[in-house]
Amino acid sequence: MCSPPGCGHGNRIWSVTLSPSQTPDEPAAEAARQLPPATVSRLTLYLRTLNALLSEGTERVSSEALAESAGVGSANVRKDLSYLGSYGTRGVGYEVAHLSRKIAQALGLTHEWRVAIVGAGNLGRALARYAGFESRGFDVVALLDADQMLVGTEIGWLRVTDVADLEHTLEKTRANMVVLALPAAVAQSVCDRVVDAGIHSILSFAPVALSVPAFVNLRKVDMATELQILAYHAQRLADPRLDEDRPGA
Ligand SMILES: NC(=O)c1ccc[n+]([C@@H]2O[C@H](COP(=O)([O-])OP(=O)(O)OC[C@H]3O[C@@H](n4cnc5c(N)ncnc54)[C@H](O)[C@@H]3O)[C@@H](O)[C@H]2O)c1
Repeated sequence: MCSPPGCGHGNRIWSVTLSPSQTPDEPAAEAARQLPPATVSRLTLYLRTLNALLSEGTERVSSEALAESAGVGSANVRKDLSYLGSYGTRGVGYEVAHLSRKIAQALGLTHEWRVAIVGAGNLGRALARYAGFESRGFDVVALLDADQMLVGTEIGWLRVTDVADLEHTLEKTRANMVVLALPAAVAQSVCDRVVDAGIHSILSFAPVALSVPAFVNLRKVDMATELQILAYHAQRLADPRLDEDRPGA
């Protein structure tokens, strides 16, 4: 079982969404629904810093110190935090514990996130063994696969369950997030079952465009695309003449 604060990263999924079971009992939580995506990303950075400060016993932090540790401008910090209704005190800064709680709440991290990984191949197994999710508020509760050679085997502290029992497993483990670590060819059909089972937060590694209803938050991780973007920038750094050849450059 995981404890709340930590940070996670963050299309629509990382605009902050409260789970249906969560009561938006504070104005900050309601306001957080409207956060710009860039703010959501930066909040995760602030939270990481704040948690480090908390563990050191630091009680207050200035917007400048927060900005420096997160690698952003201090004006950004003040603007981002004002969305949460936090306006530090001039000369005193922000109270670390309070701000950490507010950000965790805005990011939905005070909610218990229970993650099921579908696909226990190379990627799914590596993710299931990764110990860093729990400290960031994500509890991996199930690992599923279709391969009967894998079903029943233990990976880390999880036993692989049969994807034929997907709906039952999701219900039994009270999973509320699903990671798809599946071949592209089966990803959509499994994704449909996950959605029909009531899961509204899905992270997909499958190299295929998935369609989901508007109320579902779907986030795709595509490392190959990221590498291609990196290669593009590396090429331009290595040869500035490429930019000179560009029309209008
Ligand atoms: N986005 C990224 O950065 C990134 C990086 C690596 C891999 N991938 C993608 O992630 C996916 C998994 O990669 P991998 O290396 O783990 O592949 P893999 O072949 O090792 O594992 C895939 C697993 O899915 C299982 N599977 C197949 N059909 C299934 C179904 N209907 N239900 C449940 N399980 C099923 C297989 O039995 C297998 O264990 C692939 O689509 C791959 O292209 C993405």
